[in-house]
Amino acid sequence: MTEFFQLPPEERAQYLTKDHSKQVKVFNYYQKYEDIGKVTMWSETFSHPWHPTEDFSHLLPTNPPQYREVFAEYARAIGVLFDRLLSLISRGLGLDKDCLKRRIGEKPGLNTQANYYPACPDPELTMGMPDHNDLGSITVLLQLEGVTGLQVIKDGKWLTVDPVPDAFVINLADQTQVLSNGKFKSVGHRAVTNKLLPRLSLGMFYNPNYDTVIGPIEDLIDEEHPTKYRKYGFKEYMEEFYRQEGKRRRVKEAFELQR
Ligand SMILES: O=C(O)CCC(=O)C(=O)O
Ligand SMILES: [Fe+2]
Repeated sequence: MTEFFQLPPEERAQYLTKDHSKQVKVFNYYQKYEDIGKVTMWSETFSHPWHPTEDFSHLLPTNPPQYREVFAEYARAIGVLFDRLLSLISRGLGLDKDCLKRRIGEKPGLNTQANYYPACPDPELTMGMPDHNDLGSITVLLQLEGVTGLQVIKDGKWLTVDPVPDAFVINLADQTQVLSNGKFKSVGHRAVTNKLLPRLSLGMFYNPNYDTVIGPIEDLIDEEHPTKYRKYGFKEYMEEFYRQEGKRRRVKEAFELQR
């Protein structure tokens, strides 16, 4: 991935688009975000599916020449890791080990996003990626070693998550919060820019498909834990996501039940 972002910009420009529906795409967080102050986005993102390989691998770059092969191997290994993580999280909720995977459903939306943040002479004026929550189930994030940038918010404070060699960061995302009826929290996070070094991160996402209905798992609901979210189709969730474009999104909040 590092080599992909070292290619001349003209080479990557063939993938540049603002069309969300493209499978393989390069884009920038070019939008002005209203509520994070006077900062400019400072990143370039390359995104495409990671499974099932045969559906999209012919669209992936042929430069760097080893890209398709190396990516396919990585995706296979991360697929195994996702299965393990989803079953551990299910068991952590006191559920059957297949429960979360089953609820996220058939034909999940499996996408990857590589984020490249060039070194920035004045990091105060820029943001790599604005404050957000991932919207799927969980995210497996790999950070380039030796360059900090990722921060998570806890009790209103930003905490830096330094890269640990040979380790992934696992983000709990919105659908896990809803399915767990709020027992597990989706993490708010952002990426800041670095004055001296370019940074790269690679996220692998595991989302429901548009037809899947999501809502708190019935076994987690009782008198003491009344249902916190209404049921929705994931398509509706994504429509709400796009509706909130350009500001700090609060997507799952739109599906909270008032009491
Ligand atoms: O660059 C990072 O560490 C954050 C990336 C991220 O949050 C994302 O791709 O959703
Ligand atoms: Fe994220």
